[in-house]
Amino acid sequence: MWLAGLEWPGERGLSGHSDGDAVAHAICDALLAAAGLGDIGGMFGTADPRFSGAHGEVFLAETVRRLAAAGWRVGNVSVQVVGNRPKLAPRRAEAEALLTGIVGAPVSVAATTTDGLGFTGRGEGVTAIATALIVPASGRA
Ligand SMILES: Nc1ccn([C@@H]2O[C@H](COP(=O)(O)O)[C@@H](O)[C@H]2O)c(=O)n1
Ligand SMILES: C[C@@]1(CO)OP(=O)(O)OP(=O)(O)OC[C@H]1O
Repeated sequence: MWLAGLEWPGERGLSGHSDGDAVAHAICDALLAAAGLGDIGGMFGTADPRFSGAHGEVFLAETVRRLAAAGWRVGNVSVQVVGNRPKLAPRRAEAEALLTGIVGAPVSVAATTTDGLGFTGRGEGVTAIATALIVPASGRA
């Protein structure tokens, strides 16, 4: 499994055209939507073989670049993982440091189980929900 930019040995990977990193993808969606630039599915389509198996940092770095080209910079990002596994807390600092480095602004990572409820509670998948603050880059009208 790849999640939050990290590999999780022994965890069943999430399905996807890319590496399935739902945390990285949620951050991209939050940033792109905040800037009015659409979403990750519209920007990096599954029809493009360059993104087959691609890691989250590929999408994050290009998303930040697209925001900058549109006159935005990232203030900070918060992302919440909903699911039983993997247990994020032991690697929270590692994930935050990695994502912060890629995004170029503070990224915080929270996690919660659903106390056994729903598809995440049954261990069938993971949900990631991100919120992003973006600010006009200097010189932007
Ligand atoms: N995948 C997860 C889910 C939760 N945690 C941490 O466990 C603590 C308790 O979670 P609740 O379900 O009671 O919200 C919490 O501090 C989470 O950070 C985790 O590490 N990984
Ligand atoms: C990342 C992309 C492209 O490889 O594919 P997936 O890995 O399937 O991820 P998802 O968030 O479902 O959709 C966005 C796609 O553009």
